[in-house]
Amino acid sequence: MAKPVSIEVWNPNGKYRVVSTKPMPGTRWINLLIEQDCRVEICTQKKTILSVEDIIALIGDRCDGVIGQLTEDWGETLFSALSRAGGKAFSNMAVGYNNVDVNAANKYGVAVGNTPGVLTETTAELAASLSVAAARRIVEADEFMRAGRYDGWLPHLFVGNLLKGQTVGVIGAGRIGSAYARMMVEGFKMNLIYFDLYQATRLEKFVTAYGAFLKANGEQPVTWKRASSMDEVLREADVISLHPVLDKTTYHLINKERLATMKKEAILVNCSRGPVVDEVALVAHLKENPMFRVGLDVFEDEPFMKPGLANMKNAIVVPHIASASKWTREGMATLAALNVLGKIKGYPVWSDPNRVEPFLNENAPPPAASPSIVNAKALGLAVSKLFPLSSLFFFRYPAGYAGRSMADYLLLPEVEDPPDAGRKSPRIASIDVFRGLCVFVSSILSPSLFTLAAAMIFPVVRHGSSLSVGYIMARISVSDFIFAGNVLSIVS
Ligand SMILES: NC(=O)c1ccc[n+]([C@@H]2O[C@H](COP(=O)([O-])OP(=O)(O)OC[C@H]3O[C@@H](n4cnc5c(N)ncnc54)[C@H](O)[C@@H]3O)[C@@H](O)[C@H]2O)c1
Ligand SMILES: O=C(O)[C@H](O)CO
Repeated sequence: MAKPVSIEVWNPNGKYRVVSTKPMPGTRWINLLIEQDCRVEICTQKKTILSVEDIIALIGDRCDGVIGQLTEDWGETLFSALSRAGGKAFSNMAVGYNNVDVNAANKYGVAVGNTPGVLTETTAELAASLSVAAARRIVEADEFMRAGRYDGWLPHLFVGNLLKGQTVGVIGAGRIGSAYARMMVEGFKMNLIYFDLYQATRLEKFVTAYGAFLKANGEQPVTWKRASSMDEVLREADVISLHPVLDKTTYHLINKERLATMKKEAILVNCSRGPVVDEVALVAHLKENPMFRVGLDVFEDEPFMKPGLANMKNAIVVPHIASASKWTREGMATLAALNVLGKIKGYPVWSDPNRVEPFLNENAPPPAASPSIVNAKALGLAVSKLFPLSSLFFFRYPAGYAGRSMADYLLLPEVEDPPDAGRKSPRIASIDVFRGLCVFVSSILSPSLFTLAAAMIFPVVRHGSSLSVGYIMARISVSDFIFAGNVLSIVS
């Protein structure tokens, strides 16, 4: 019999019992659950990593859903315990879910949620920080200063690497890898080489456009290359950042042999998962190559480091804090709670886990959907087919060349647009009337007539009445095919 664990209870008379294995940042997630008749129980045990037994005790005899952490081992034992207690929903408060046995969850019909998108920029920022800190030896210099060893400026004191003009290598150019690449390319004018199983088209377009912008301003343009193998990235890049998921294919992706192919003065950053790097081999490599540097946020045997790593001057180590910004952590808590709530309430699964902004708007109720359920397909869960109206306002398109969608005109900042696609002089060279017509037709067929009205009216409002309907249609981007896709999926 597992020993009891200490808990804090909110809304004791709530109909649905939701357990969180940790206190999580913010209160919005608690309020959202309470408003929907949930009794929320938060484990307050003073123990960083809960054991399987602790969690079984938390689940108890009746539990509708659990919000868990990446430090916990969610396998057969916990999913069967949750299922016995009547629970059908679990969410990690993390985007990575390598701690979850999804097959076991499938076996017990438990939906598994994760929290993509909300930590993309925050995590990329830490990877960028580690890259710069390693290149400019910031941590070593800080220690030197605090030790009272600074006795005057010297030509050779803490000389590091200039990033400008060097090559940044990204392995795993998904959400975070692409955001990191953009930061390094735009911020430090580095050239990009990346390896991913899929083409990062949007990223490529970004670098192309930025290169053109630099060239037009008389500067050396940046370039990009999609490598055909990971080894090509390792051989060519000066700074390499790892951003793949952790699975069988990425375990010990960086090993002794691969380290040996990297430049002697290269920088390696890991903000993905510890086991992506063979840490024993890494320590040996750091010892043999004092000019090789690493920035690590994650470790193979977290929370422990392999022997010798802590003593290496050429390693910067931080305790898995890449997603640790207030906005992100509160957003992760919200998404995790809404994943669980959505399943309990029988809501569909959100159609695009890369576009979770509508769930994070504190001034509006979240859509009635689970933001991201990784085994939705395996469980045959319904996916929200129609864009709820609110999503239109948040929906961003990879536009910038063929034009922008009305959603861009309405609310969205120019965060991810190619730098040469300013609002005042949009490039509409690649006008595609057929695509525009698709949107037109889908808008008419769609119950959301608002789409059409907004597409017609708002650009005019923003840009003056001289715009013709044809011009507006042309400016609606290729991604608006999604609308047509929606209509087709409804009809079929
Ligand atoms: N350190 C942290 O605090 C922190 C924070 C957020 C995410 N993460 C980790 O980062 C990972 C990536 O997050 P994301 O949101 O960018 O996910 P993502 O799914 O958008 O990106 C992962 C990318 O890795 C690629 N990939 C998969 N296998 C590969 C392989 N064998 N070789 C090369 N590329 C491969 C995928 O194609 C995908 O593009 C998460 O799974 C998580 O483990 C860590
Ligand atoms: O996978 C994740 O979300 C991170 O590791 C949390 O910081």
